[in-house]
Amino acid sequence: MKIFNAQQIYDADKFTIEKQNIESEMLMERAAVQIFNWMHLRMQGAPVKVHLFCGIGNNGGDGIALARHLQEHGYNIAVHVVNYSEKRSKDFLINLNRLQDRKVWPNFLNHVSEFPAIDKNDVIVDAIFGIGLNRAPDQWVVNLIEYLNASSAFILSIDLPSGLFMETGVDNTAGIIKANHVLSFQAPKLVFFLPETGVNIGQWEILDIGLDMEFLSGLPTQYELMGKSEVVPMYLPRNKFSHKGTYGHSLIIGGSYGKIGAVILSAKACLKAGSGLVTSYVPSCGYIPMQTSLAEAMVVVDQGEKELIDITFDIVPSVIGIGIGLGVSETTTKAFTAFLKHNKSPLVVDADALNILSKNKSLLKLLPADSVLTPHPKELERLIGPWKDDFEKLKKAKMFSNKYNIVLVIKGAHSMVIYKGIGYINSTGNPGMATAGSGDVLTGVITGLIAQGYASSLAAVFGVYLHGKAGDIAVEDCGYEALTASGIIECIGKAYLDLFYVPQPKQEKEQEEVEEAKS
Ligand SMILES: NC(=O)C1=CN([C@@H]2O[C@H](COP(=O)(O)OP(=O)(O)OC[C@H]3O[C@@H](n4cnc5c(N)ncnc54)[C@H](O)[C@@H]3O)[C@@H](O)[C@H]2O)[C@H](O)CC1
Ligand SMILES: [K+]
Repeated sequence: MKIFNAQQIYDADKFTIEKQNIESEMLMERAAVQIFNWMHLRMQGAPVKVHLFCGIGNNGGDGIALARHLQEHGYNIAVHVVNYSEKRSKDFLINLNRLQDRKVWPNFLNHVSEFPAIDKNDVIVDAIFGIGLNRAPDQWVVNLIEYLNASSAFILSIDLPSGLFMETGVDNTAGIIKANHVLSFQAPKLVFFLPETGVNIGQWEILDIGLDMEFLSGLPTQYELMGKSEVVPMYLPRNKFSHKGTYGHSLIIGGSYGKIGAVILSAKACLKAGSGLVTSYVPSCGYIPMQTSLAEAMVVVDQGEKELIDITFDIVPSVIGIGIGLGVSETTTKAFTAFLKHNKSPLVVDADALNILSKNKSLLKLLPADSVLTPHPKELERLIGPWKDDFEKLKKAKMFSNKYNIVLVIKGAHSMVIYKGIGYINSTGNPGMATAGSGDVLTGVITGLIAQGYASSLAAVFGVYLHGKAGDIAVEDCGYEALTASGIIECIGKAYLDLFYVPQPKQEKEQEEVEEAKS
């Protein structure tokens, strides 16, 4: 699913208005009706107090139009206009008049107003700012936002939580609504998925307000949300006459004394992702643990007993995953440097291999084109330097990926794959996956996909999706706390199966259950 910037949404509005020959307030009306339907379905006329806090732009206009529908259906509403500017939008005014025609008189708030009392059982509709916020709100509006956040009432934000910018970070996080639920128009917004701003969003849903789909799908975007429908076309089906050689030979290089487990996890995940053959390359202390815990993998040992000292082997792997459990000693750094100088295989680079690269930036140019790098935020910072906010982080990450011609996987709650200037945002995964070895599993999965013939950028996007889905499936049986890296590996197969699982329509399922009960 494409993620648009604010200008693209305004352009789509304009195009849609012309093509459908409608007035702009019609789009606002569609937005308000959709939100009303969403609320009405859940509230079923309950006499709960609904406070609507409406700005004076079109986001506020959505709130004012929603207030009319709620009032017409007998809801207990209080409308507060957050009068932060005199420049009221045309469609806001049209809807304000319509509301006043129905004898609903909003409470106009300004910098001297006392804020209305709010009970924790009330519902707040946040329609203060939408995608048009272009400077920090005035202090009294920040105070209001803090007041609403502190109320403990359920907050439903229209389009996005007020106070978030579409394309820059926020200096004063106190001025951002903490939304329990966000109803966003047509497509999710980038800020929903970034760690600094995503914390303001409990859940989000998309409402279709009928913007022209052809126009939207023709827009080039810098970000895409990768769900099942985006990744299924990447899947490479297996051929009946294939053999294990068809699906490549992965080499997992890593491990040091006390960290052989990381290589075991990675090699296991690589096999489970479908690599035809897997060999691990470890210091000699890793020989017995590898052989006893993973019968399917071959093992080649380094001359070093406790760490890698000279990475040489006589196999020709299709792809190499390197860095897990490696350590960053001087000896291993030398071995890794020498390896990079003669290596010809595609690479997936993780963990300590990333740390060695960060300390020796001149090595970056030795990476083969389209290598995959999988840093977590700290490793990323060591690679690209610190950033002021998530937007600057993404800018720097894109520059880094372009400069070295690599695929960058930024790991996190919504891992993002950066490739050729585009950010592919993952939609799977859960907080249970913040556990030891989870990253080693991801490296194994991506390596295993490249071995099978997936282009490295696709392997990264598809691998991150499968890894997250495996975690989502695993967590259903064990809960967040008990999820382990091995638990994720166990569900890689189910994550593949889920790609082609089509949920049965509810009615059909109910009918089947009735018939079963009868028989
Ligand atoms: N296609 C759609 O998604 C539609 C969305 N709709 C809704 O419209 C808003 C966007 O409306 P807009 O008027 O452009 O912006 P805002 O409501 O966010 O209003 C801000 C308004 O105020 C000015 N401004 C910006 N920052 C500040 C500030 N700190 N202090 C004071 N004033 C400020 C700015 O110039 C704007 O004029 C979108 O989010 C949806 O909710 C439409 O209803 C239908 C189509
Ligand atoms: K809002």
